[in-house]
Amino acid sequence: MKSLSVVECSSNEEVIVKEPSVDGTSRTFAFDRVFGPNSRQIEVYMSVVHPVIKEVLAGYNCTVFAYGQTGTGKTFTMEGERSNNESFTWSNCLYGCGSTNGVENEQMDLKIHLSLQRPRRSTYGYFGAIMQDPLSGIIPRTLSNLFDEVGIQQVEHTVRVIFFEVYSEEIIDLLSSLNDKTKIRLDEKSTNKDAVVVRGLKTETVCSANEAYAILQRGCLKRHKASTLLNKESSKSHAIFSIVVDMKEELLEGEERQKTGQLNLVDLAGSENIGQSGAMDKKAHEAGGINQSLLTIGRVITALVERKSHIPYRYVQ
Ligand SMILES: Nc1ncnc2c1ncn2[C@@H]1O[C@H](COP(=O)(O)OP(=O)(O)OP(=O)(O)O)[C@@H](O)[C@H]1O
Repeated sequence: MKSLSVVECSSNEEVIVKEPSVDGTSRTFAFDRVFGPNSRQIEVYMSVVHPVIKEVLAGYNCTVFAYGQTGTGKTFTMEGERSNNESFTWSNCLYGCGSTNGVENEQMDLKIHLSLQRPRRSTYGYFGAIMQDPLSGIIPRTLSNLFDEVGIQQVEHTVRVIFFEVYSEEIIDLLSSLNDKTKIRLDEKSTNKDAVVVRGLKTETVCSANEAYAILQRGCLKRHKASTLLNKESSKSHAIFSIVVDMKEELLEGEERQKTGQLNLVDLAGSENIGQSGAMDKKAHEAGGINQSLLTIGRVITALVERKSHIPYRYVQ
């Protein structure tokens, strides 16, 4: 069926939405950055997340969310996929290297050089196979970039990862052993004015991007997913992959300072029009819960941005 596109990305910062039913009517929305339908994973990564790595290594806590309607590509953007092309098989690609600066990296998706030498050092580090696979999403790219960056800066560091999901109001540790869906409840003590702390999650210390990626994949297998009319593998939970970097900084005169940066990479469940997704009974109830929690997170973000004295972390049903 031929469908009409009602959305036009008129620039990098503007989207025009046309109303096909009303002749000539259109509305323009402004954004910090717009990625059109032909945008590639690497463009999204370089523009949105690459600048954040610097902040994390300076000891800040940062969060990147994927938020949107079901089937619009949140999981594709955050996790990405793996190319079938053998050139991108990571085990073959451990020594893969490509062009070495931001501009040239735009070309890297298309042109891959495999070499048995170690990747070349560059402005942004050693872009390995993870960066070169055009389908790699934000999380693998972040891991690759982060390990490159600590290597270049020669910072003494420890990297830990945590991976959990929020499904039907429960927190499930995705890193506990495969068949054991460890449920963790948030208690009053876990919430303070500035942050919600989830206690008792398994933390894995990782020494390389590949090791961390294997953990990501293991956790993804445990995520709650279901097939709907709009997405055959629709995520039914909000997933949070956190990377914690402990660093030791050498100061002048032999002094040392510890600092910790954290990056939370969040793939939210999609909002769903129950009529369109075909959800019924338990699935309809589940979709209602997801919509409610997305509404709540929107309210929390608005309250934080407006610096309200009360942040509605807890909603009353
Ligand atoms: N930019 C893209 N290029 C190619 N395929 C894409 C792209 N974005 C999404 N897809 C494909 O569209 C389908 C739905 O994407 P995805 O599962 O990422 O959506 P989602 O927003 O996470 O959905 P949900 O909220 O239901 O979990 C997947 O098969 C994915 O491979």
